[in-house]
Amino acid sequence: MKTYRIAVIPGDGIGKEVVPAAMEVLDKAAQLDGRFQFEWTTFLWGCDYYLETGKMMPDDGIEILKGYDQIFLGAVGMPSLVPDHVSLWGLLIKIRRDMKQSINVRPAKLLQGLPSPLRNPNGFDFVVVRENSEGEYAESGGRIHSGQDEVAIQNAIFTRKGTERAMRYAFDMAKTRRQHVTSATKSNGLTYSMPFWDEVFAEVGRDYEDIGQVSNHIDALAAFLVMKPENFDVIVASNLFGDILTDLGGAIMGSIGIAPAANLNIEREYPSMFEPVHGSAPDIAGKGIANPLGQIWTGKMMLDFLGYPELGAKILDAMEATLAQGVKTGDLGGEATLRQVTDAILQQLQ
Ligand SMILES: NC(=O)C1=CN([C@@H]2O[C@H](COP(=O)(O)OP(=O)(O)OC[C@H]3O[C@@H](n4cnc5c(N)ncnc54)[C@H](O)[C@@H]3O)[C@@H](O)[C@H]2O)C=CC1
Ligand SMILES: CC(=O)C(=O)O
Ligand SMILES: [K+]
Ligand SMILES: [Mn+2]
Repeated sequence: MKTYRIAVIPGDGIGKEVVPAAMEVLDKAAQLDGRFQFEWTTFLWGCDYYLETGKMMPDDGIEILKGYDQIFLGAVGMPSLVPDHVSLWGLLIKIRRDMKQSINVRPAKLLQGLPSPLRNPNGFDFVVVRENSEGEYAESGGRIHSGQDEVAIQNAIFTRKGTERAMRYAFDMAKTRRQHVTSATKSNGLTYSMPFWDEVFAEVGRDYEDIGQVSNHIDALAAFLVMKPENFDVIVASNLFGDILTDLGGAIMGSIGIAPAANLNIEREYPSMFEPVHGSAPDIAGKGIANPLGQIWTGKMMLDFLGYPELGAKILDAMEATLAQGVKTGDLGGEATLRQVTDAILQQLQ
């Protein structure tokens, strides 16, 4: 039997609750399938570790993680005790960068059994391909002077390599879906980066003549996702735009607590990292009421990436059946606990 060695980083807040729940579901799926098993190794890195050691993970953390097949992470952040830029750049974003996880795939679709807050959701089903290695999230800039003279500079970095890579990934994905790519731009406001982004989109698009292609400014695109979400198939977006659009994707499904994500090393040279869209949700952490569906769906994306899409589909079916039964956490308007939702999904899988 094949064994997948997975590094588990529950992280902070509700990460510590939703990750074990998703591991139960993945173990159950593996057991029912019978071809493979998971061997989980948990690393208690995150803000508690930082408060003890002054670091978010040990100095050799990246080397340790390279020894695993994939990484399964919950969320990072304890903003009351550790500044967010310190905690996220010390763990989550460090792993994305050092492991060259250059593409962040974030689907959103209308789920059966879960009414969308939109009046006309029209069966929307789209995937955001978020550039995950550069863009607006760049450690380039600085702060100088103080008081009234204080200046902060944050540079955005767009390379041809990184931009083209994200766009080719989006077009290749569209070939397997509904043959359409929308590029999220803002070339009316950003005078260098986004005209460059648009040029690369047009250039790459020429290699994909059969795929529909259109550019939308990010402001209009955000509005279209609310008014006409069914018009979108694959959306390719820069790091920041993709970040924002995918919380919106979660919201129109019903809650950001169900939105999944995969940080992919597309060359498969290093582990990829599977981690949902939502954060550590300090407002509800430790109460056993967090929605585990985002983490579970993220686990389904890990199964897809490992080569078990039929099994992944069964997990999504079990999630939808559980929603249809009315077993929902508070963020979806229900009263079920995390434990009850997880048990219902395990039952449905069986
Ligand atoms: N990928 C990551 O690890 C991310 C980490 N963060 C960090 O998380 C911390 C909190 O950030 P926020 O901006 O509040 O975003 P958040 O995603 O943690 O929470 C936003 C709202 O959604 C709710 N929510 C999120 N996930 C939920 C779930 N599974 N079930 C039920 N409700 C859920 C929360 O209770 C909160 O009201 C910060 O430290 C932030 O930097 C934020 C986003 C992503
Ligand atoms: C940090 C964050 O919000 C994200 O990567 O989605
Ligand atoms: K997360
Ligand atoms: Mn985000």
